Amino acid sequence: MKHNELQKWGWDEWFEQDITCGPSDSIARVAAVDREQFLLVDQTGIFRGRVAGSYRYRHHLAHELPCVGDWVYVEKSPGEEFGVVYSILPRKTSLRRKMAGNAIEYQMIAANVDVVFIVVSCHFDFNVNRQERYLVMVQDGGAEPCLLLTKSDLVEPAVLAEQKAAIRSAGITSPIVSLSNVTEEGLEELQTLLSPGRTYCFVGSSGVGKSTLVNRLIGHRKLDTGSVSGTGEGRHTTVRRELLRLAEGALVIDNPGMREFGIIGAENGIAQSYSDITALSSRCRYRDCRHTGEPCCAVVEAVAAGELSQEHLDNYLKLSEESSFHQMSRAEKRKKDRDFGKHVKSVKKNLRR
Ligand SMILES: Nc1nc2c(ncn2[C@@H]2O[C@H](COP(=O)(O)OP(=O)(O)OP(=O)(O)O)[C@@H](O)[C@H]2O)c(=O)[nH]1
Ligand SMILES: [Zn+2]
Repeated sequence: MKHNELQKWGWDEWFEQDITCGPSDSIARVAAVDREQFLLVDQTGIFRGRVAGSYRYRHHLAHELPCVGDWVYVEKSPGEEFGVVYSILPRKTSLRRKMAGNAIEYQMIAANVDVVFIVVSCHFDFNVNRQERYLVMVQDGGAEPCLLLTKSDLVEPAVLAEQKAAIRSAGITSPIVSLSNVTEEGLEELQTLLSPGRTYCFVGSSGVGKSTLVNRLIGHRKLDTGSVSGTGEGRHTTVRRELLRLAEGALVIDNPGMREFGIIGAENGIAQSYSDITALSSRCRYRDCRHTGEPCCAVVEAVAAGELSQEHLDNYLKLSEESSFHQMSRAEKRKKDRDFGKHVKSVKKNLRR
């Protein structure tokens, strides 16, 4: 692997295979974004950056701009305060939301997250439908989901066991860890899931205990540790760093977007969370059967025979309705990904004299 020195910030073979730059190009990871300004990290440390004007000129969609977790090509002249970002490396995974009323644009919440912890409280927040929605979004972006049931100190063990059973009977197969920030039960188990050089984040509704958990993982350091102050473009700003490195080497992305992570179109994710239904549909009479009353529908028959829960099917139908709405944008995106390599080359040729 060529960029070993970046491994501590999450670099791996996957990024290596897409590399289109020469040995003199420098690569950094985005640690935070604040409007026009970026915090970047590489083997030399943390520094500020901004996107090259020519890149902005060519990229108008929100998700085409770098977000926290992205790997970027950057040029930094000696003695310069700012690095100039002139392109983004392909994303391994995306955590993103549809923009309201916009078919082709996404709001990126984070890029290149390996594992997303879906945090739900087993006390007030427990709701399997909502968990399924989160799962679909996470899997659609390519990351691995893991469910965290927090505040286990507030319910009886029997209730907790029932909740876990409810998750499994909804067909959810992701790992589940229950934990309490009060009794510390389950925290060790969570620690064992965190590997050095892998990137993690925590999503979930307000009040489920995400901040408490993240603060604990980073060892009670204040969350703004590592921010860099300085004067840029005539403004004096402090940017809070969102990509953090734990003592054991695991990387955690923590930003306000994790709280707003709602539902978006997600065909791939649906296929994974509802693999039982997708498997059955191959036996429906019509290839494009929507399982809403068509004749000889294997899915509806399975529900009638008690082999599939009606609730699970209802959730599936609700989600696929929402996401078929966004199909066009996914096709668009796939094409974009294919063109990306060619594109990087041409952009760079134009940029460098
Ligand atoms: N009983 C109990 N309370 C907890 C636990 N974890 C967190 N809390 C409490 O729950 C409340 C919300 O916790 P936060 O960590 O702020 O939750 P959050 O998910 O970050 O919420 P937002 O910042 O609004 O997104 C706080 O009063 C915490 O002290 C737990 O394991 N058990
Ligand atoms: Zn069918």
